[in-house]
Amino acid sequence: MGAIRTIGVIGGGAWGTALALTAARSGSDVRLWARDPGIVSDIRSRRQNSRYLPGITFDEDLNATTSLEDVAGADALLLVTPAQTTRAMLAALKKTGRAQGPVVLCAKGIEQTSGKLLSKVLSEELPGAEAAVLSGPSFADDVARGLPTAVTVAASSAKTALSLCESMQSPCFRPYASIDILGAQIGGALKNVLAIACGAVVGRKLGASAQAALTARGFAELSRLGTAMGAQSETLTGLSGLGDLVLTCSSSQSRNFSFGLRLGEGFMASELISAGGKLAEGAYSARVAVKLGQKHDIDVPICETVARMIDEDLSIDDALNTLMARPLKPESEVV
Ligand SMILES: NC(=O)C1=CN([C@@H]2O[C@H](COP(=O)(O)OP(=O)(O)OC[C@H]3O[C@@H](n4cnc5c(N)ncnc54)[C@H](OP(=O)(O)O)[C@@H]3O)[C@@H](O)[C@H]2O)C=CC1
Ligand SMILES: O=C(CO)COP(=O)(O)O
Repeated sequence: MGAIRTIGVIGGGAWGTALALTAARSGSDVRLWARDPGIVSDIRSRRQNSRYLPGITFDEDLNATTSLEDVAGADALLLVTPAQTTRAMLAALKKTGRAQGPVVLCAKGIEQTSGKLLSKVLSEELPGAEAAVLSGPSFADDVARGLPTAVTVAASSAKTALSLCESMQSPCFRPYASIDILGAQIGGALKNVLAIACGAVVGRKLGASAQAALTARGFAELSRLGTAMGAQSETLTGLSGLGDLVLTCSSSQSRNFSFGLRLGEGFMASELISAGGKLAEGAYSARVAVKLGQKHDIDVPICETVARMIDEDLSIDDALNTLMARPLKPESEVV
């Protein structure tokens, strides 16, 4: 893989726009695809994405388009639409016949219908395309504003990971290269589920001690399942695992945490979901995480409880009782 000069970003939401800005700041030639002509025109004429990044005017002139053909032939593609749209977007990309470079998966989720990681979906829809993953503690708003951020960029080969890092890095954005695409995906998907649990604890005003306990026990779940699925422990304790878990479990800037906050305040998941609102990927990943736990014989009680809050409208008080009533057990396998 040679130097990456052109980057195509697919997805005109908060994260797609923030990553397009990041690549532009790095000096890469960027094209941003959004399906909504209104967003494209907002970006081109006002240097804003006022729907998804309100209040931010960009210094950079982004080349936005509604034509997938215009972005598909770039040296590398960042796929930044919600996880459940990945397969359809890849099929649309394939149709252009132009995709050639690595595809960087930036969504944090697992395909709900199949339980497959997005790299597997990529290998099925665009066989031959090199998979990469960008993940880590990084709110789109912070990144778009140029606040300092560090992420993991994993690819199947170290060479590709390093080339991608070079094409994205800037004084305010520091990517770390990795070859663990599995671990980077698992951390990003599971932390969203665990953040819903933490938000619920805060919404119910259960205290900072409970929030810290849940974050630590959540990390134990993420580590156990991640390890069983083949992730490297350094990835799980790194930016895309523990780093993102800590961020998302502690900030109401997170949409997953905020979704949980509302559950803790007494709203039912079915009410929140039918009202629409901001994307909370964890709501789609919770049940899938439980199924993966069963498949790998790993206990994931917090994910299970979040899945029940979402699928069965289990209340926060019943959720808490379920978790606290579990039989005592050693904190780790070494006891
Ligand atoms: N926001 C953040 O801070 C971060 C987000 N991520 C991850 O990035 C992914 C995207 O999140 P984010 O950008 O924030 O989400 P947003 O809700 O801000 O934007 C979603 C974007 O995807 C588009 N979209 C939705 N459905 C489809 C579809 N079927 N086909 C094509 N485009 C579609 C939307 O288009 P339209 O407006 O037309 O509906 C919109 O442009 C998520 O997996 C998230 O977890 C990762 C790190 C940080
Ligand atoms: O992944 C994120 C930060 O790293 C964004 O989290 P939310 O999707 O919960 O807003």
